[in-house]
Amino acid sequence: MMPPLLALQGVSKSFGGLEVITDVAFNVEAGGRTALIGPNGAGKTTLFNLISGVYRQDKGSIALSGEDISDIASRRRIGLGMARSFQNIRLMPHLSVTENIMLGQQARAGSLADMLTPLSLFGRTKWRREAEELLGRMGLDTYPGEVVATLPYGIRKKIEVVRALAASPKLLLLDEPAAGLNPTETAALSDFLAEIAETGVTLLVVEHDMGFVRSLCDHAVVLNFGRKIYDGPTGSVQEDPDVLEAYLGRRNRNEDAAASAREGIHAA
Ligand SMILES: Nc1ncnc2c1ncn2[C@@H]1O[C@H](COP(=O)(O)OP(=O)(O)OP(=O)(O)O)[C@@H](O)[C@H]1O
Repeated sequence: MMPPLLALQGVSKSFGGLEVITDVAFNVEAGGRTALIGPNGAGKTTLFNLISGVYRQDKGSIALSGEDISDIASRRRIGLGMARSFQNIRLMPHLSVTENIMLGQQARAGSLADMLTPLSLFGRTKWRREAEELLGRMGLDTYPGEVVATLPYGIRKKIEVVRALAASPKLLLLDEPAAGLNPTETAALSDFLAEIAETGVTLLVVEHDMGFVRSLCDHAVVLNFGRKIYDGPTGSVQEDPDVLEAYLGRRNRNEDAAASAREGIHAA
């Protein structure tokens, strides 16, 4: 049987003696669209940083396609098929759209020859053509020469995703992609990410907007105080008693309370 694309086992992490991730285990299957959700401070960003190698876990293991990557540096995880976007856009504002995508291509460069590619005119032309092709496939080819800083926020968010895609990942980690977007931009981003998923890229998304999560993701993992409290279909996450309690801080025993809790999760 194929191993899961991403597998976490017994992952724990402390900062200064305070454990913020406790014994977390879950799988992300290839081709899936998984949401990582939970109340503020639940540990979602920390877990993302552990998965992408920004932090090293104190206990447990993280495997990509069955290979233990626990000791592999963040940069090398990109070469193994993992890329991420950031909560705050990390594009180079004064470079053009195409140049930003080329930086994403550079991130995947594994060999010395790859790293030297942009130093030759031929290499630069090849990368530029690839970047422009990718922008075209993603419907963003109206902006290639424009400086990123001049573009609307919703477009910059998409470009941030395409920059991560330029590293040709199998697994794309997206940290609050819908944050700061209006409902129209959020719907457009959801469609955009669904198209990316259809090309075979597996998604793992940290997101607060439950409407966005429900429209995009089929699988949800919920964290609360650094522990996993739910791991299952997105469709039933809002009915789960542990999830309701996590968002409300108490267990709901009647319908009115459950309904208001669902709204609470919706608004979270
Ligand atoms: N580098 C750090 N040093 C110390 N404590 C940290 C560090 N990073 C995170 N924490 C703590 O870990 C806990 C989890 O934070 P984290 O940012 O992972 O939560 P989150 O679920 O992403 O929250 P939010 O939804 O608000 O972004 C918090 O109590 C936070 O203060």
